[in-house]
Amino acid sequence: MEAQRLYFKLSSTIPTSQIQYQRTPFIQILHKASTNNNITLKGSFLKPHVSFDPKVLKCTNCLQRIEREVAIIQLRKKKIAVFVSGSGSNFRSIYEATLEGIVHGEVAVLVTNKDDCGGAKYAREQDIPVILFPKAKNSSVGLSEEDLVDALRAFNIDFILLAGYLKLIPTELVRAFPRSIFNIHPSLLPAFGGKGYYGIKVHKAVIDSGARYSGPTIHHVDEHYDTGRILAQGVVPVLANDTAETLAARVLHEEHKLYVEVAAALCEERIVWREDGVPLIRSKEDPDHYK
Ligand SMILES: Nc1nc2c(c(=O)[nH]1)N[C@@H](CN(C=O)c1ccc(C(=O)N[C@@H](CCC(=O)O)C(=O)O)cc1)CN2
Ligand SMILES: NCC(=O)N[C@@H]1O[C@H](COP(=O)([O-])[O-])[C@@H](O)[C@H]1O
Repeated sequence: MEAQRLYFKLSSTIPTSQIQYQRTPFIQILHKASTNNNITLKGSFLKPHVSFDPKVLKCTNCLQRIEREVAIIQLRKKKIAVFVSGSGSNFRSIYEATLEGIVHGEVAVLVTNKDDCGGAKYAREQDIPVILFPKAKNSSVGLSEEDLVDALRAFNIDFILLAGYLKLIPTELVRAFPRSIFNIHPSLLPAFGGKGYYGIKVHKAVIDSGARYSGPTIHHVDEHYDTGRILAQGVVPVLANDTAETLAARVLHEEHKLYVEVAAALCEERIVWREDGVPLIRSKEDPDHYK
């Protein structure tokens, strides 16, 4: 019988001791991590050889979950370019999520306008290629717009994620990667966005305004600063005794979670564009639910 190969990934909710399978030469564990006597398995099993204790798989929609996981594993891993100008904590969150398999993609290249910034240093430590764009003033080092597009094509980039990048993305790049460039901004756009609104300046403006809520916005990147359609937002309270620094830290924590969620959705092809041009995230758990 031509056995049907079943590829799947089991989440770590099933204690190791309760998974029984016959050891056969056909079982190839692609990835195994055991923590606290639980196990996360990515593996290819020959269906007839795998038998689970029916009492263990109590998950009512287990098959649907495995089918969704199988579908993700069978997708080609997406290639991501991240653009930074500063410490790169969002970049690190996304990169670490790719290593953990939370984001089904890889950070193929880092682009920065500041060769010595924290994000560039971290990228070099991880052997991620670093591109300087745009060229520094009065310097021949760095790429032109045309060369940058060519370089990103050469890396087979699927998505470009701006994460604290402080230069205007040129129209040539926006048009070369339609519906593929996204940015995270540390306020609830359209409030407190646009030219001059970046970094701690955003949080100072939020506090000065008396706003009671703030939070990160991830939006599509068009030719202008912060005017692209909104894809996702998070909300945090602005406290009466907040400083720009305390608010920045609270928003940044929310940014890290939100950008990983968006990167995962992008790499799983769960972004859907509404007729009016607004991008939506299709729920992983319920494909009929969008947000
Ligand atoms: N085409 C686009 N490019 C960029 C966008 C965008 O939405 N469309 N987002 C920015 C990120 N950003 C806000 O999220 C932002 C970054 C920088 C500025 C700004 O005023 N920059 C200063 C220069 C700052 C410096 O060089 O230190 C300026 O242009 O005068 C506003 C918003 C990334 N690119
Ligand atoms: N308008 C753009 C802007 O202000 N972006 C903000 O720069 C910070 C970069 O932090 P990171 O380098 O640690 O990711 C983030 O808070 C991001 O929202």
